[in-house]
Amino acid sequence: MGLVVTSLGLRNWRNFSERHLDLSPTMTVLCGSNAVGKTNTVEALQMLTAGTSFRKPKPSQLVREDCDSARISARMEGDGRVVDVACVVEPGKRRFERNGKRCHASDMPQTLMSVLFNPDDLSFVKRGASYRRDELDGFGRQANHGYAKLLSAYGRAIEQRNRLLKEGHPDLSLLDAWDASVALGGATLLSARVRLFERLRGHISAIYGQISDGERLECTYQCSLGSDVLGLSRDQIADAFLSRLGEVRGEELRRGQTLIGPQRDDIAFTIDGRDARAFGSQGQQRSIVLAWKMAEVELAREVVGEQPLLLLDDVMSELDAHRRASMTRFVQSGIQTVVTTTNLGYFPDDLLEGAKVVEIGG
Ligand SMILES: Nc1ncnc2c1ncn2[C@@H]1O[C@H](COP(=O)(O)OP(=O)(O)OP(=O)(O)O)[C@@H](O)[C@H]1O
Repeated sequence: MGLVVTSLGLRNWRNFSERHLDLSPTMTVLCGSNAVGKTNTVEALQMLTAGTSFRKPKPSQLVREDCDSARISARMEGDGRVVDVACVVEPGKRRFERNGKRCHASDMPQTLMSVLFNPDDLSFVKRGASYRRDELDGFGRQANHGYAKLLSAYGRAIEQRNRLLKEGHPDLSLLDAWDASVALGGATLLSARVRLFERLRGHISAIYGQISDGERLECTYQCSLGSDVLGLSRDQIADAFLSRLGEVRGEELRRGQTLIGPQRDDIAFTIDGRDARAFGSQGQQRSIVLAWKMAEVELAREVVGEQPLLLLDDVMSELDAHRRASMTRFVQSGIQTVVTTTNLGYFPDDLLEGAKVVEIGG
């Protein structure tokens, strides 16, 4: 079964001074009025598992007003193991610990991964491409430590190259060197990303078919280097990338930024052959993201052999009865889930029967 979170401690975290919660190994419902700290609790769980927060906060925002530092901690248990994880937030920095030893944020998912679903995700299909890329990369970062390294190395290379492009008359031999580095780093990241995407999309389409009673969803990776590079080896992609950089150099110098590469790619969806962004109903678009999140859970089981922690922040109220029932069936398959709500009425009785309900702000 793998690890589950059995308890969570929050000290000077966001609006909490001191709070301890025991979690169910199956489903915990965090219930309370608006602005009592439900999302802040989910955010702490995400920080202790994914090593990041979906809100992308500055450290100072995580510390309770008028306090110097915050500490969140969780105990994880399962398969005869006990693991204690913690995150200490101080001005300008965050520090992670596993069993009392310092570790890096990107090490946290190696203990337990998480999949978070919140109301912002419901516009996943319609939002900008970076939102879909971030979702895929966020999952890859958790599932594979090497993926996290590739992402940050490539991000740094693009940042440096863009800085150089912004200079009025950059040193062209330096730009050549950055081109080579960006092409190789980009090709390595692209190969890893597309491999991950290929594994995920099979699950997404299958789950979508079940939610929608047989509609056919296709997910396509749209590569800014052209779709023909996707079947190539890493070295061939790097060569193609380098030669495309040569072609667009004039334009990039004019615009002061890198115009091609994995940082400009997108993911598109069609339902029964029609573009879901342009033609999909709101319900169909929501089913896509629901299927995507469930697919992440399935793939996490496959890749790391353990169930991730599923965090559902206020999404039940946003789903219609049909999609809520799909989510309920999925949650009942035994995955540890923490879900927030202002109203227990959104949950069917049989789901609440086995759940632990924790009042937040009571
Ligand atoms: N660093 C901080 N110090 C003090 N309070 C904070 C800090 N960060 C956030 N808060 C407060 O925490 C409160 C609870 O926020 P949270 O997003 O968790 O609410 P919620 O219970 O999920 O509400 P809703 O049901 O409306 O989504 C907010 O009023 C917010 O202003």
